[in-house]
Order: sequence, then C-alpha cells, then structure tokens
Amino acid sequence: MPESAANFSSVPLLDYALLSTDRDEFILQLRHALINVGFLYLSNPPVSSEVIKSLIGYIPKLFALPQEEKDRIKMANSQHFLGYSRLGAEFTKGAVDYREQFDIATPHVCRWKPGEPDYYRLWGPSQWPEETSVPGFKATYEQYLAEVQSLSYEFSSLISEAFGLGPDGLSHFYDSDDLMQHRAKIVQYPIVEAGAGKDQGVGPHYDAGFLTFLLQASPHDGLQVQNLSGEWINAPPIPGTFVVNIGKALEFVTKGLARATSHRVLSPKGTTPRYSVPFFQNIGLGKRLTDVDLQFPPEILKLRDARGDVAPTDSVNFSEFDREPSGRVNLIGRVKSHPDVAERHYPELFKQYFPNGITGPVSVY
Ligand SMILES: O=C(O)CCC(=O)C(=O)O
Ligand SMILES: [Fe+2]
Repeated sequence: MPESAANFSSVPLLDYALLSTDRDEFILQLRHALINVGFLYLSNPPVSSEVIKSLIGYIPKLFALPQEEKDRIKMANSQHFLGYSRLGAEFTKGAVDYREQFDIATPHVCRWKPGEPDYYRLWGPSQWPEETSVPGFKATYEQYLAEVQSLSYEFSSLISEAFGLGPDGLSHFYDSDDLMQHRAKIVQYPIVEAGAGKDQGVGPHYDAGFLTFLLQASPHDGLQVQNLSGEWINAPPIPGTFVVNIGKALEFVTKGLARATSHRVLSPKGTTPRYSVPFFQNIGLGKRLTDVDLQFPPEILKLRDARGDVAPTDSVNFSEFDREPSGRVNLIGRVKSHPDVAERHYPELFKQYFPNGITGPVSVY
C-alpha cells in the first residue's frame, strides 16, 4: 500500500498548549489524527508534572513489594476485578502476556443492590497496598487519576467538536460524576532474555472503550501501533506526553470517524523493566452504544471515506457489544479475561462462558 495520510508511518504529536493560541489549528490536527491514525501524543497535558513525577517514582517500589503483600490484594479478592495480577495471569489471543499489574480505578462505591443487574457490581472500591509500605502512594495516585479523568472529559469534548457536533455531542454516554468510574492500571513488563520466546509484553489488540490515556513511565521502546498496511510503527516514550488512543466503542458511535487502532507491546531488552500506566475512560454502565445515532456533517464523513475502511477484526469478541448496556459488555470481557475472578464472584456467568471449567489459556481481548 502506498504511503498516504491514512497509512501513517509515525504517531502525530499534538501540543495541548496550541488550544489557547490557535484552537482551530489544534482541532484540525486532532481531526486528522483521529480519522487517519487513531493514536496521538499529547504534549503539555493539563496534568501536574509534579504528580506524574511522583507517581513514576513510586512504580518500582510497588513492584518490589514482597510477593505476599502483592498477593494480599490480588484481583481474585474483588468482585470489581480490581487488584494485583501476577506475571503470566493474562493472555491475548492464546499467548501469555508477559506483564505484572495493579488494576486500580477512580474512587467509587459499589452501587449494586440485590435484584439489580449483575453488571452494577463491576464498579466499586479498589484494593490498595498498605500505606506504611508505600507512604503517600494512594494520595498521589488518586490525584493523578482525578486529573487524567478531567482531561479525558475535556478531550472527549474536543473530539466531539472536531467531528462537527459541538462540545456536548458525546455527553449522552456519560453519567454524572458520582455514577462514573474509570479504570487504570500500573504495569511492569519484565526484561526477557533474547530468544526466550517470551517477548509478548501484550499481544496485538484494540482497546474496548472510549478513550485511553497512556503514560509511558520508563524510557523503553516497546509500544507499537499498526498502520493500514499492517506494519508495526514504533511509539517510543516522549517525556512530558501522554499517548492517547481510541477504543472500539468510540469508533462505533462515531461511525468509524475515530479509528480504533491495533497495538501491542514488545518486552523490553536491556537491564531494567518497562513501566506504563494506561487509563481507560469508561462510559456509563447502563449506556448502550446504539442509544444515540450521531449525525455528522457530510464533509467530515468524506474524510473518513477518503481514508478507507478499517479492516474487520475479531478483537471485540462479544457479538452484542453495540446493543447491550456497556456494563454488561465490560463484565463479559472481564469474565473471559479473568476466569478465576469470575468463578469466585460470578459463578453463573462463569459456567456460561467456561462450561468445562478453566481448561487452557484465556483471551483478554
Ligand atoms: O503498556 C502499554 O504501553 C500499553 C498497554 C495497553 O495497550 C493496554 O493495556 O491496553
Ligand atoms: Fe491497549
């Protein structure tokens, strides 16, 4: 495939500061990145660099906690699928992902009551390491999540504007702040010996939700993004930036204007692990992607048509993902990727999706 705007060879960098000096130019660049790439770097983001620096400082300390202490907050304890996962606990497309992680979400109480749908149980409090083991970590991380959450709403509004909808075009999909929870995780990708056959940090996948804000928290290459001709394009860490990408749900509601782009992480080489912190912006638990049929101006749709279709994918493997409430879609995704948690907290769903029990590798995406 010849090089074209749509067949990108690098991930574009947008400067958030441009918003206050030349808003139209920022929106133009954003529209291009959304339609043709589905990934972008954001420099000068409105998230405190002190908080980011402090968070980055905590990450190696978290993973260095005694195994026993990490296992005390293991995900299997939590009906909300929040907590620690050991190395090798997750798979993408049948192959093990060589990473270790803490899933920690924005603060939320569990709103489920008997008789309500199961998926209301998906959101609830996180599990935290002992304050005395990592003093100040919880406060720093909660501050970080709050700032990225605000950025995620601002960004959603900018996307809506870039697609000609006005700033509130996507707000239908969110509930009020007290009824929203967003999920983030702190990830360590250990180094692997060359040729050990374990270089899948995380296998090729699409993110499922609306927007992802990724902090690359160490100077390692490894993140790669797939262009239309299938080439893997490096997205190396750029200090002071976030990597922002689009999930399948936002691609669906924008009728393919915002591309969801396949990506993966190769395990780091060298002497130190790679660290990252992805933040996944959710939509309301009860919202369905088909609730609203957004109407985009024809001149914007033409830009999408000029790009061409994004190849069909099997990555969203729940066929009703557009018609069921987002909470249910998410819950089924979680059940499939963490059957040990499901077996304990959602025995009926577990039986439905794993009628023969856990017999082999499971797939995250
Ligand atoms: O760790 C990274 O850089 C990316 C992780 C990722 O794509 C994911 O967890 O969905
Ligand atoms: Fe991802």
